[in-house]
Amino acid sequence: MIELQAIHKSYQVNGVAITALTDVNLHIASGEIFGIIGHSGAGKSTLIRMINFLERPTQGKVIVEGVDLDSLDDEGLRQFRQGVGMIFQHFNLLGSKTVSANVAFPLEIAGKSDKQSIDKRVDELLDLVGLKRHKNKYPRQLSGGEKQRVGIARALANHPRVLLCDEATSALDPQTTRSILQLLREINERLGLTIVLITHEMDVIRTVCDRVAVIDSSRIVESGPVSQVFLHPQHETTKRFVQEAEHFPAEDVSLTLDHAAQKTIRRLTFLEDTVHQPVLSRTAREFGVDFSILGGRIEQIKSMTCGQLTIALEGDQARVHDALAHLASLGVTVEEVTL
Ligand SMILES: Nc1ncnc2c1ncn2[C@@H]1O[C@H](COP(=O)(O)OP(=O)(O)OP(=O)(O)O)[C@@H](O)[C@H]1O
Repeated sequence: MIELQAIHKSYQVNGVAITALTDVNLHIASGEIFGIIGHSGAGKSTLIRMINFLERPTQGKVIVEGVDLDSLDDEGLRQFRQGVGMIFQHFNLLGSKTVSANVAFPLEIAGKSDKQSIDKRVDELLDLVGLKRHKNKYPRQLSGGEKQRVGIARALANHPRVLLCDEATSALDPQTTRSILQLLREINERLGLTIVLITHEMDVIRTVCDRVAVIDSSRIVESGPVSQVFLHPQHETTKRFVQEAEHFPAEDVSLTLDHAAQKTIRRLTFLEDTVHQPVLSRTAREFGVDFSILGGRIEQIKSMTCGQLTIALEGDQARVHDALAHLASLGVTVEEVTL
């Protein structure tokens, strides 16, 4: 649905080129929640703003639903942007207008003038975001979470197919962040809307996204399904983001290294069915091997529970090998641990 092909973006500042994006290639599928995570200055805002052509690439193509955005004239781009809603970190509401008037605004901009149908659509949207009783208030009378709900209602006014979220929860406390992320999930499921979000928090990615791209110094350094990237991070930047997001950090395996000498150390990842079954103890019994647990954690990724255990196996080497192969055949991911 959204294709970024070989994107390069640089800004000219006082005659000096500042590179914001280098050779970015991304494919975002229809109906998914796609997250882009990176530190400050990595290029996230530039990247998300490419998708509605608020920023144009210096090189490369942006193709949305088969349309090369560069081929659109001003009117074509205006119409295209009506199909792409956007929400912002600081909400960007009009302070002089009520909640209702803020939500009605994009409908009026799109040329709708029938007051009755505008009012009906505004009511529908305020109902969707749970703000009906605040319709006559002004933004200054709302909490941060409520303001973002107005932002979401406004962004959805013209039935967009894509919603872009620019650090939409960064100004909110953890509990309000959870409620806004929950709302985004509901909207994604109920309306089938494609959502692209940028954030610097792995927790946001883990809670709502299906897939993620990690951006570092203008380049995408890693991407894939959230469970894959979160549980098996490859790039140093990704590893640091994951560490920051671990609620129960894995025990420092090196502390127990002395005890583990001469043993086979592996990290096991349990997903889906294998989380709920005693696969490890059964395998140990069946193959006649012993294991001790060096570290472990349980994580929630979107609606999936995942477990990871680092274990040291003892026993005959051939049996250890067969036991690990058996675990792998049951769907457990088995990785070597380099200490
Ligand atoms: N309009 C601009 N003019 C000049 N340089 C810019 C402009 N916008 C962004 N940059 C530069 O491009 C690089 C990427 O910036 P960008 O805002 O995309 O990063 P970011 O990951 O969104 O950071 P943050 O989270 O701090 O907003 C930075 O070096 C930034 O200084």
